Amino acid sequence: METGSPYGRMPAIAVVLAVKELANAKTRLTDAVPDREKLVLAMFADTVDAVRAAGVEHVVVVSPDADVAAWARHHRLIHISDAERDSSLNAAFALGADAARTTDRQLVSIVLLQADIPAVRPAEFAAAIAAARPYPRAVVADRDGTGTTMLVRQAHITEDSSFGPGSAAAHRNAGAVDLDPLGQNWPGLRTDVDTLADLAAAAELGVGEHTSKWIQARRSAVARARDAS
Ligand SMILES: Nc1nc2c(ncn2[C@@H]2O[C@H](COP(=O)(O)OP(=O)(O)OP(=O)(O)O)[C@@H](O)[C@H]2O)c(=O)[nH]1
Ligand SMILES: C=C(OP(=O)(O)O)C(=O)O
Repeated sequence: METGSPYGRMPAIAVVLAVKELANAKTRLTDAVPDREKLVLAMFADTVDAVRAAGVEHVVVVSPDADVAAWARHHRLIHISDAERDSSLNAAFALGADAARTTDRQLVSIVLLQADIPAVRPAEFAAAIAAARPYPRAVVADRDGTGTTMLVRQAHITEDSSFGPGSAAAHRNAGAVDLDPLGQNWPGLRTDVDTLADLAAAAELGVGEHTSKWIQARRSAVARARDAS
């Protein structure tokens, strides 16, 4: 059957991503790069593109931001706003997971995925999903091993996630199996971008087309910022 993805379809999976109001996002990059908001949107777009290229049908985006919402609607994603709430990343993920359960009662797994992993490859994502399949909860840590880029849980699990500082250990303590404890696999999936060094690491791996265009257009400004840091 033609599925449009070499990885087949992932009908029983929903992926939830959360993005802050763009004006408040990636504040650690404020002095380091121009057009930070466009970078956040580009990294989000590349992350979504990889997930969809891996065959995921249900993508839920939780964001209070109008530009993120417009992008999500244009690409036929499910969009939920957490604008009027006392929000946090974990609350946003809980909201998105609820929406995913409502959308498809047959869901097997819900994937909470960071929206700032522009070097993730569809093949890495698909391999991590396959590796997670035997477990009720599974985690992929970020490249320094302390944070989480992906938490996969069986769809009926509704407990709060523990994203934030030290989240990889917190998710392991909550029963998630670490899918890559030595950090040997899936470098793109593990490289979330919060700093200029992260952006350089992602660029080295090869980022998706949106982030690549952003970098091309601002190459000299980014290089100057790197030299100054
Ligand atoms: N929808 C939503 N997304 C959030 C919220 N808090 C954080 N996020 C998103 O979750 C991811 C990680 O967030 P943080 O590490 O707290 O912040 P950041 O914007 O990445 O970076 P800094 O401002 O430099 O801390 C980013 O994709 C954020 O946009 C929230 O309250 N609501
Ligand atoms: C929220 C997290 O990461 P960061 O702050 O690096 O985006 C996390 O790793 O749980």
